[in-house]
Amino acid sequence: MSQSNLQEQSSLKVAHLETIDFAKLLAHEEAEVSKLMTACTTAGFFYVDLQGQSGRGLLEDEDSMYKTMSEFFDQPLDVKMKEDRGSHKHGYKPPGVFAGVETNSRDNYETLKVGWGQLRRIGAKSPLLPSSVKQHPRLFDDFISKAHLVTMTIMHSLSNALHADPANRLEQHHRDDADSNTTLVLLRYPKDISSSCVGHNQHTDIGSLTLLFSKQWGLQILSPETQKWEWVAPRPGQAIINVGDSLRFLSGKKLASCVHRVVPTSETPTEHRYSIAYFLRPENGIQYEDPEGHAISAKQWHDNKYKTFADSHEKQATNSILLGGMDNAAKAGITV
Ligand SMILES: O=C(O)CCC(=O)C(=O)O
Ligand SMILES: [Fe+2]
Repeated sequence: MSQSNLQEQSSLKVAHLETIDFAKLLAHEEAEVSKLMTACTTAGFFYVDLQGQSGRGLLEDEDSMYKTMSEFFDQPLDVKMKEDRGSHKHGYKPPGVFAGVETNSRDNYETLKVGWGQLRRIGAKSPLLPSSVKQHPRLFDDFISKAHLVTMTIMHSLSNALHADPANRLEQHHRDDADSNTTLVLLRYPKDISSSCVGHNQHTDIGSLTLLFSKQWGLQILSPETQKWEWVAPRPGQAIINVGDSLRFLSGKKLASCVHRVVPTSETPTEHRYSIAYFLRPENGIQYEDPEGHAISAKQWHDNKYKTFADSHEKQATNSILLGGMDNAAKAGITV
């Protein structure tokens, strides 16, 4: 990003987002559930405070995960490429595979992915899982189970708030024994290495809920109120949660997903940026209506969206896949 662009970015506002206390949700406190519902029907982006007894373990694991991530990402590219599984659910992806944040740029982040189903059913010995998982089986197992508990607790609270009938509770679309694309993704944005690879392009998330950790700046949301970019401040003891396309579609578009992106900051030339995303996604076989009103399975939406991530900006602008229809929702003033 050019110097003038960086300056323009630094004048943007910091987003005011709700903070939901995970311990209060676990205790089914009604006031907290209604705060959660407000957050999910407006911005679709909020903080979850994990400092209580039930969330603290995840914060400790977060710190261990950053160590494991730097061990892995510090290796030479040819070593990391041995972990490329040609899959969006498992293994390594180098920078540059997807469109970047600036027009005609490619992305500037590398990822290491761990599929939830694979880890749960087969365990660390699965040949699809990266070798880091085999080296730290306990850490990955603990992190994923705790992240799953946090996201499924939110799904439970949202089903209550939506007064879903028993067969249509959100948990029924996220059953443990069904196939899904739920994945843990470890991301590193390398210190600026090339001007053609910049940040993480604007998008909405594919799945149901994203639980996101980062201690560094860079994340921005497109405010549904002002249609301006705002910074999402990293906060100690808290993670970010956002509603993805699938949950929005499953809720009959009552819940809002939110367009977001990652831009370079003044730290980018000298610091790698690390983030950890747990993508809770629905069962592959469920059907919902996409932004154009067509029936589509969750698996097909996932696959179409990943293809779109790789497209040029010009091609991305020709359909509603990248922004999950939220650009139209924003234009029409609809946030719920
Ligand atoms: O790295 C981040 O902070 C956000 C990443 C993100 O939005 C994604 O991977 O979907
Ligand atoms: Fe995202």
